[in-house]
Parts: sequence; structure tokens; C-alpha cells
Amino acid sequence: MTELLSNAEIDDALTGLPEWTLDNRSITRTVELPTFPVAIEFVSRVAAAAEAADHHPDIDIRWRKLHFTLSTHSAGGLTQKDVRLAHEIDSLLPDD
Ligand SMILES: C[C@H](O)[C@H](O)[C@H]1CNC2=NC(N)=NC(=O)C2=N1
Repeated sequence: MTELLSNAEIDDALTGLPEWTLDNRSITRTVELPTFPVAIEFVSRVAAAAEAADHHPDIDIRWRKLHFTLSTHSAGGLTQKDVRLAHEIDSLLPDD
């Protein structure tokens, strides 16, 4: 099983993920895309990346605003898989 990150490892990881917020045992990010179709297209790209990694975000969709919550359910908290997925989500965001 993937190991839970220590508090120091979480702090370290978050310095490289400035748009992400620690929320108890998960990290979250809200993004707002220009339109609903663009937001859904982005969700689709994240879904493909998540499926390839076999690691899946919780996604709340409100019109063109998306709220991502990452944690490793099987470990009960944050692991390197969440850090990797957060970076992947950041890298998939379309340019403004
Ligand atoms: C069998 C498979 O590896 C697991 O069910 C995966 C799938 N995606 C997952 N995603 C997340 N976020 N946490 C998990 O523990 C998890 N487990």
C-alpha cells in the first residue's frame, strides 16, 4: 500500500503546489474555466489522466467552476499519488 506522507513531506509538496490547500486529510483546488463546455472538456482530460494513473480525484462541478479534492482513500490520507495527480491537474489546465 502507498505510504501516508508525513507533515513535513506534505509541507514540502505544497510549496510546489501553490494553488492547492490542505484540508484535513486531503488537498483541494478550485478552478474556474471560461465556459461550461471548456470546464467539462478539462474534466474529461483529468479523467483520462486519473484512469491512466489508477488514482481518482473527487470532482465537484458547478457550472464552469470545478472543485478538486485529492486523497488516497485506501491509505486514509495524503500520499505521493495525490501530489503527482495535483501536478498533473495543474499541467492540464488550459492557458488563460
Ligand atoms: C483497485 C484500485 O487501485 C483502487 O480502487 C484505487 C482506484 N482509485 C483510487 N483513487 C483514490 N483517490 N484513492 C484510492 O484509494 C484509489 N484506489
